[in-house]
Amino acid sequence: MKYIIGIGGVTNGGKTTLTNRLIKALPNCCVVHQDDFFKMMGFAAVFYWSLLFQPPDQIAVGADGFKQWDVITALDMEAMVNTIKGWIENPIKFARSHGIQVTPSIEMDDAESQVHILIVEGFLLYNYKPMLEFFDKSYYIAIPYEECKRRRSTRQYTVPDPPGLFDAHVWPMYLRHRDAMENCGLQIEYLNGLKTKDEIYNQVHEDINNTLLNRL
Ligand SMILES: Nc1ncnc2c1ncn2[C@@H]1O[C@H](COP(=O)(O)OP(=O)(O)O)[C@@H](O)[C@H]1O
Ligand SMILES: O=C(O)c1ccc[n+]([C@@H]2O[C@H](COP(=O)([O-])O)[C@@H](O)[C@H]2O)c1
Repeated sequence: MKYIIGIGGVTNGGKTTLTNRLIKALPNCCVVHQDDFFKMMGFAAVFYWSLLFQPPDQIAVGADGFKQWDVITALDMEAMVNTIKGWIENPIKFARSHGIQVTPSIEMDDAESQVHILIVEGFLLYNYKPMLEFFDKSYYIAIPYEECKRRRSTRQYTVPDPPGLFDAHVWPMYLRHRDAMENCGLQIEYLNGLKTKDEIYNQVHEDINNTLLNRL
């Protein structure tokens, strides 16, 4: 059985934190991070360039003067969808090529008779129609403006935030995408990102376990 879990939510809501704990606890669990699909230049260019400067990107500059990172066109969503399709085609091969341990008994068995889990994690998961059909379960972590701004101010991205980016671009785009997402037709389970890391993890882990038990 294949099971795909979306962990969406606001920037710095705790998506990666939750995902990293789930990967360790769930069997045969792979992950796709949306952040890996920002439109950057080719690998070699990035490597040589980043020795001296910030990595080059292909992100458009908006009328507000800021690079528009928090829009769906900043991401290579086609490549992201193809990565998910690659996992669906052959989760064992995908796991091996991403350095995920698959237990020996599972390697010998038919993939369909085993549980294989894919977590797809990102801040714009439910705003790209071709991806919606993949999710068996869709979580969304939210935190209020003040807490989000506080956490973001300490975060180091490969490209650091210029002053003012959060209020001019990041938060307004979050509100816009969240509105659009609410009409996307998916049944989304909202998680309160102000709860402790343990509380959020326990809630989601128990929920996934119950669902998987019901499906087997
Ligand atoms: N439940 C939580 N309570 C307090 N801080 C948290 C919580 N979850 C994550 N954090 C912190 O918030 C920051 C962003 O977390 P991260 O998981 O990277 O967010 P995201 O992947 O959603 O951007 C990190 O410093 C992390 O330790
Ligand atoms: O990962 C990067 O290279 C990167 C470069 C520039 C900006 N980002 C920010 O990454 C944010 C989404 O990632 P996250 O983990 O905070 O949900 C989004 O708000 C972007 O503004 C990310």
